[in-house]
Amino acid sequence: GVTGMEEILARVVAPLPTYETRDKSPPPPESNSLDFMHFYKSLEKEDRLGFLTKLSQDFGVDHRSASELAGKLLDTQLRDLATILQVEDRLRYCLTPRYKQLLNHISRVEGGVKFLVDLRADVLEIISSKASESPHIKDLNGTLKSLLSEWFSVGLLRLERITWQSPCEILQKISQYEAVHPVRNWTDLRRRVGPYRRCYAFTHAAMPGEPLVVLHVALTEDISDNIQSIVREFATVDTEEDVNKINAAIFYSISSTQAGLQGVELGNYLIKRVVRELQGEFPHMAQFSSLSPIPGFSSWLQGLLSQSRKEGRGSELLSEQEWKEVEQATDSSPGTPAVDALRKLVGTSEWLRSERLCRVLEPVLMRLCAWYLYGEKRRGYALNPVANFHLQNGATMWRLNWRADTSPRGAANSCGIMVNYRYFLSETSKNSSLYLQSKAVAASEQVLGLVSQFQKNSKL
Ligand SMILES: CC(C)(COP(=O)(O)OP(=O)(O)O)[C@@H](O)C(=O)NCCC(N)=O
Repeated sequence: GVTGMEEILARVVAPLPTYETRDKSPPPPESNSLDFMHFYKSLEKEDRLGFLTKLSQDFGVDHRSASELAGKLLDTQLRDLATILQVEDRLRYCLTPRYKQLLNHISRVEGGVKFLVDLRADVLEIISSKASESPHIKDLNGTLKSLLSEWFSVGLLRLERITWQSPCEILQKISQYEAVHPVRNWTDLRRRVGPYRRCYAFTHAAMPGEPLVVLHVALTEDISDNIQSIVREFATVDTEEDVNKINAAIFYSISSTQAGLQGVELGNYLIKRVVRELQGEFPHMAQFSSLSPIPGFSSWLQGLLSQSRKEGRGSELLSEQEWKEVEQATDSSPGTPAVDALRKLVGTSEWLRSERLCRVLEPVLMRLCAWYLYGEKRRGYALNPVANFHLQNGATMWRLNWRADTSPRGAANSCGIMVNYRYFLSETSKNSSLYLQSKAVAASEQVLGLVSQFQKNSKL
């Protein structure tokens, strides 16, 4: 209950030592950390919000003394630098939330880091579900993120290559965590770590046996334009790799496994680290690219079509000729507006099996998809989360691929289209800062051509 919460917090969240004794006070007993972890884990999910609100509100920064010290800094009498630096250091110390010490102490007990990763996952869920708008909860998230970013910095992570010889429990986790192209069975899993494949994960000493982020790579002659050839059901099981057939590395799946490490940029670091690893193994390799899904394109398209129908502007998205072909191809009843025929069509995946429909729809869907990836924004950045991820890393939006994923999921999510985000190694850091600072999207001639076709057709 509430008293239990207040009792445990008052007991285990040691007060901040005074500035003078800050380096001389002994750490509190380890039992404080263990009791806190045990108490938190025993809480019902719905009680955690209350507990974390109390922790962040009543055991955070002492705002009064912080504002007093800040006031001193504004005092223009304060002239000599030594005094100013002294006051600044006091202010810096006083801005340390009281609970930050507890988090530091928890990180030193067995399983403490994993506990804090999961604690941040709870805090992120509270924030994203808008269960609380408390600025203190946001502050707690900031403190946790900065601690975790230090502990999970690249230098402290270990790169592990996963092979068929890896321990079963790791292979099982790789299969369980695969978020992009679900692993069907042992044969499928074996293929993903076998010849012409690489699977890498970052691990951390504080969380043994836990792959933090997993990257799947296909080693190919050219940059892949479809996923079937990588994860298709029945593949000829090669026994070894012919180096002459390996010129490109295709990142076809990446997944982070710890919700609490969101924002720590592990995926970006893993891609860069794996590129270096592969350059070491294949010095002549010069092509590095993703083969990425386009989650959300189909639903965005449905929204666009229904909105344009309502505003009677549907005709702008397709040319007269194209509408006519859609009507003929769908032999829709004479009364149905063509835009409804098109909506119904892309709502299913049958059309992918019809040569005629594919011929009619390819130019239309490809330019709509190019606009969705390149033109649609959220707060200035790419609306599509996968595009945003690779563009932040400095990749170039390089090639849209028609009929790249003909699985039901591929058809339903993105009309079967996939995209290569290509990593031109000498351009990634420039592209990344241009994207992050001025929201400029690095795109190839093919993509820009499709975008301009969209703009010509729809005068949007
Ligand atoms: C794409 C991923 C790996 C990016 O993770 P990361 O680099 O750590 O970014 P962030 O979470 O630090 O913003 C992550 O967002 C993820 O696992 N997404 C779901 C699966 C996918 N590949 O879209």
